[in-house]
Amino acid sequence: MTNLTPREIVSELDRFIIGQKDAKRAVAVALRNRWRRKQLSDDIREEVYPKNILMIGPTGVGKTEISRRLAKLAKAPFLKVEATKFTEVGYVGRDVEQIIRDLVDAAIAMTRELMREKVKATAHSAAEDRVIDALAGDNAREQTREMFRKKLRAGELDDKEIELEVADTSSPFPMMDIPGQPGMMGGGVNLGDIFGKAFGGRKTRRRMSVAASYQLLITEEADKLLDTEAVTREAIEAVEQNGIVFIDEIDKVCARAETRGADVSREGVQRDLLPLIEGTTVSTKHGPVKTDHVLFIASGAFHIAKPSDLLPELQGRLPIRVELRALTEADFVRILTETDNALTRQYKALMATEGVGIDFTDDGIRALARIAAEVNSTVENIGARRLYTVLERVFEELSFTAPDRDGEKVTVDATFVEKYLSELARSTDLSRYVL
Ligand SMILES: Nc1ncnc2c1ncn2[C@@H]1O[C@H](COP(=O)(O)OP(=O)(O)OP(=O)(O)O)[C@@H](O)[C@H]1O
Repeated sequence: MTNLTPREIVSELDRFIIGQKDAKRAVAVALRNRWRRKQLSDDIREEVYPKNILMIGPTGVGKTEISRRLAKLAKAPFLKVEATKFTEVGYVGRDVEQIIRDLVDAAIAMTRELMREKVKATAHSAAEDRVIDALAGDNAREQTREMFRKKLRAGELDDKEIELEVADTSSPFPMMDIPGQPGMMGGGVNLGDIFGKAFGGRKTRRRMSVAASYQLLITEEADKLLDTEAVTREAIEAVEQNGIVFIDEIDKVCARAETRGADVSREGVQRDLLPLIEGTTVSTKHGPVKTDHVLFIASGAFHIAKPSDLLPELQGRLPIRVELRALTEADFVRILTETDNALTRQYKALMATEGVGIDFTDDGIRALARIAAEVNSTVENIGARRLYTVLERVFEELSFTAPDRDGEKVTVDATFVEKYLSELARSTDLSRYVL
């Protein structure tokens, strides 16, 4: 749980997402409200439900990114699903509950990772002992072990090969659904889990370098220290109190189309989603999970259907509406230069691993942004995702030849960009396929 103020949350989001102020403010308030709720006395706390959010805006403008970054900031379990998934053939109403089961799985992975960090120091020394056992043998004298320990810590033995007995994580048992078992649907039961535990887990011997063995052993030792039940308990608590579910393409289940064949009616999907959003208890293989305080962020372009076409009950459950605007050429320039994870930074870092220095000039960046905006307007507007295809194309040749160009400096200016892109961008037909 973060105690950042809304202003601080927005400024954290600003590091990764350009513009979209309203959406950032809305999610920042939603997160702060959770903190506020935590401060309340028990009786009133249970009464305060999250105000879910409806994000309206074209594709690729930051809807998912804002939600994902928010979850990361809050260390909250996060899951993204497409509402249309539930209209596919073979889906039945109850399947929406799978959303919560998947969220629990995500939370368990996240919680385990966080708790692993806490037991890392202890796990580290246990892992070190196992490596020394492998190097020196079980019956080695203490002096010999200390000698190995010193060398090990100095990194002198990193490349040495050792053979270790480690847990076998590959399961010979298939995932099986137990028919008629509530709460197991789609989740399946891993027989390996059951038998693995019953028989104390299978072991396998593997050869690897000392350096490579470390991470594996630390994870294994940390897992031994982690109490599975405590992890599950904390994970479920995290889902119930902090979980965030992002439901994309909610507008696509708006049109009140009739059921055809095995296709579930779209309105049906809304009806199925409703209890989850209103608050229900979902049974999972880890136990029951209440969804009352999970934050739902629904999103859609709403080009054809309007939010008022959603079921009234659903509209009521998504009281906060925010619009995200289409991105412009000027936004692209900022996305390429100002964000912490800017693509220009990524390519620079990637090429640096090959010893190739990359320098982006201002006119180079402007050319990239202009071409991305042009292709978006002529072919299809896919928002900032266009920058990925454009940059990949510009760097294609360099990416391939970089290993032979160690020590070179490359300046990405307007001429460089034009050389690889101008012809493509001018031909709508071509760019339809390549960009
Ligand atoms: N405003 C923005 N600032 C920086 N990067 C952005 C912005 N909008 C989108 N991006 C980048 O573009 C990619 C796609 O964005 P995102 O997944 O948020 O799209 P979306 O709006 O959720 O669309 P969809 O509804 O189709 O999923 C992400 O990698 C994201 O980093």
